[in-house]
Formats: sequence, C-alpha cells, structure tokens
Amino acid sequence: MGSQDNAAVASNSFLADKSAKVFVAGHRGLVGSAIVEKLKQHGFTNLILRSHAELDLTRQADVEAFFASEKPEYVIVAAAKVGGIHANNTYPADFIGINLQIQTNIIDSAYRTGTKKLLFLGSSCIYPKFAPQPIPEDALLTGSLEPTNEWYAIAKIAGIKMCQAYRIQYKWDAISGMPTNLYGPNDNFHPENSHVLPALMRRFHEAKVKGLKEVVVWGTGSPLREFLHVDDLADAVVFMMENYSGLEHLNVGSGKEVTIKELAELVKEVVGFEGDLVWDTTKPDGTPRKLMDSSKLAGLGWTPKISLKDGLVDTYKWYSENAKQ
Ligand SMILES: NC(=O)C1=CN([C@@H]2O[C@H](COP(=O)(O)OP(=O)(O)OC[C@H]3O[C@@H](n4cnc5c(N)ncnc54)[C@H](OP(=O)(O)O)[C@@H]3O)[C@@H](O)[C@H]2O)C=CC1
Ligand SMILES: C[C@H]1O[C@H](OP(=O)(O)OP(=O)(O)OC[C@H]2O[C@@H](n3cnc4c(=O)[nH]c(N)nc43)[C@H](O)[C@@H]2O)[C@@H](O)[C@@H](O)C1=O
Repeated sequence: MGSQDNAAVASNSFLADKSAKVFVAGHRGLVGSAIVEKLKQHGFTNLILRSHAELDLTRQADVEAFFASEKPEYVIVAAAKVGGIHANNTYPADFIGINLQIQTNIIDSAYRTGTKKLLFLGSSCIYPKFAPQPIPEDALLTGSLEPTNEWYAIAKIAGIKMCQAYRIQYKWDAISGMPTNLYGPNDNFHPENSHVLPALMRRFHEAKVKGLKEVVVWGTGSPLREFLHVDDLADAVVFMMENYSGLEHLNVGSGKEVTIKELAELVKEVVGFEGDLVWDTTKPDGTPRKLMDSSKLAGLGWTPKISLKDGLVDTYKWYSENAKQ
C-alpha cells in the first residue's frame, strides 16, 4: 500500500478539545457503553448519543439528516449487528445486510458533513480460518474465511476497505481497529445468540441457583480464543483516536489465549458452580484458533491491563447485580 499511504492526511489531537462533539454509535451496547464511560473519564462533555429507537442506522435518509444537523467532529462506530457463533450461522442475511447498511451510512455521512476523524470497529473474524498465528494485520484477504461467520466478516472487511478508500481518495482521517473476542459489563447474555463467555456465565449461574448437577457446553472444548476486557478495548479506542492515523487497520488483543475448556473451567470457578461439564459436540467449534498479533498497537505504546481472571470477576459482579434473574 506504500504509494497510497496516508502521509497527506492531517491528524488532529483528539484529546486536546474535550468539548468537541463526539458521536458514539451503538452507545448502549457492550463496546459503546464502555467507550462512553472512558470518554467521560477523560472529561469529554459533548457526547452525541442516539438509541436504536431514536435513530435506526440502517435508514440512509435518517442517518444523513442526523449528520447534517449534528455535524459531529469525531465518530466512533460501535453499532452493529453482533452475536456469537450460533447467531452468525443462523442469520447470515442480517449479519451481512444490516452491518453493510449501518457502516456505509455512517462512514459516508460522516465524511460528507465534515467529521474530522472516524474510527470503525471490525473483528478478528475478518481473517482467514487458517491464518498464521498470531495473526498479523497483513493476513487479511489471504485465504478463505470461517464459514460460520463469513457473512459478518465480509461486511467488516468492506468497512475496513471503505475507510481506506475514503482516506486515499478524499484524504480523510478514517481508521479501523480489529478487536479480539470481547466481554464485560453490558454484554449480551442471551442463552443462544450471545458469545461463549456471557453464555457460559449465565448458564453456570442459573445452574448454581437451581442446584443442577450438569451444564452443557457447545463443541469439543478444543478451540482457542483470545479474550479482552471491554474496558481495555475502550482505552485502546481512545488511544487510537489520539495516536493513530494510518491506512492499515490495527489489531487489538490481549495476546493471551485459552481453550474453550479452560475458559469454561474458569467461568465455572468464578461463578461457583460445583457440578460437571457436558460437551454437546453437535454444536460447531468454529475457527480452531484466532490469536491476533497486536504488536503494531503495542509498538505505538498501548498495552492491555486487565487479566482474564480479574475481568471475569468484574463481569460476574456486574451480571449478579444487573441481569434479570
Ligand atoms: N462483542 C465482541 O466480542 C466483539 C465486538 N466487536 C465489535 O464491536 C462493535 C460493538 O459490538 P458489541 O458492543 O459487542 O455489540 P452490542 O450488540 O452489545 O451493541 C451493538 C449496539 O449497536 C446498536 N445497533 C444495532 N443495530 C442498530 C441499528 N440498526 N440502529 C441503531 N443502533 C443499532 C445496538 O442497539 P440495539 O441493541 O437496540 O439493537 C447496540 O446498542 C461491533 O462493531 C462489533 O463487531 C469486535 C470484536 C468482538
Ligand atoms: C467475536 C467473534 O465471535 C464469534 O466467533 P466465535 O469466537 O466462534 O464465537 P463464540 O463466542 O460464539 O464461540 C466461541 C467458541 O465457544 C464455543 N461455545 C461453547 N459453549 C458455547 C455457548 O454456550 N455459546 C456460544 N456462543 N459458544 C459456545 C463455540 O462452540 C466456539 O467454539 C463470531 O460471531 C465472530 O463473528 C466474532 O467476531
């Protein structure tokens, strides 16, 4: 990408003006809520927030009208159709269609109404199923995707490419971050459609409360996953808004991976469930391993702080206090 690099794109200091208008799309979700909290901690006073009911981001005319009237100076795209392996596998049309609509509407409107900088969030599922491990950014588009989430991945890849294209053609400061599997307060704890960590936390919790002897866990337990607490991700988002202005997307991971079996044992311990695990091997394992190489972000000066054990304790505290029992 050398000759098309981003040297000509002027970058502002994000943290210099805490009264700047910042639109966080998807602020009620796992990621968006953590970003809002982090921005408040930094002293930002002019956050623009719209719930899904107030602004459906799939509706192009509504998004255009919103941007024309609010003209946010900075935009962080944390709104998306999101789910775990089962949801991705079951609703492919939603995962490709809704995500393409949301991100295309936001990115184009932000550019056209004068937003200074935009950060788009993708996911580690953009990489080929059998990418080299740990996965460097340049493994993108070097092989076939994991079939259970290829629809979502294609939308996310399109988002990265759209940011790159607008940067190249319009000299506009659009960047992309690719987080690994996330978890934390405000996660989706749906029994089937959520990701593994909140799904297991809920299942172990309910089994403990009901005095059950067994909990069913999907797949073989052998796949490896890398987990990052959402507060670390929010910290990385602010860091990238301030310090990164490049054409290439950046990986955001913890650098630590566990098998699903190890994760299940850890969640079981944190929740305090004392029964047995039963593996339902009719459920898909998904990609065997997706550890990201986050050395580029580390090289810029950002590293995560929250261990998986501490993050699980924090998340279970939140779940116990907030989830509908
Ligand atoms: N969770 C994870 O493990 C990972 C997440 N990411 C990325 O982080 C971003 C946020 O994910 P996460 O916070 O987990 O997802 P959530 O589902 O928790 O939050 C998504 C948010 O987007 C909103 N939203 C969805 N559709 C629309 C719409 N049409 N109009 C307006 N708002 C809408 C949702 O509102 P509502 O609920 O009302 O629909 C919700 O507030 C996504 O881009 C995702 O790809 C990346 C890697 C891992
Ligand atoms: C973030 C990422 O998230 C998704 O990819 P995934 O990592 O495969 O997601 P997952 O968290 O749903 O599963 C991880 C592993 O865990 C196993 N597993 C066990 N028991 C349960 C269980 O009860 N629920 C779930 N969901 N999984 C379970 C499951 O079988 C699999 O082996 C994509 O949506 C993708 O789009 C994406 O970006």
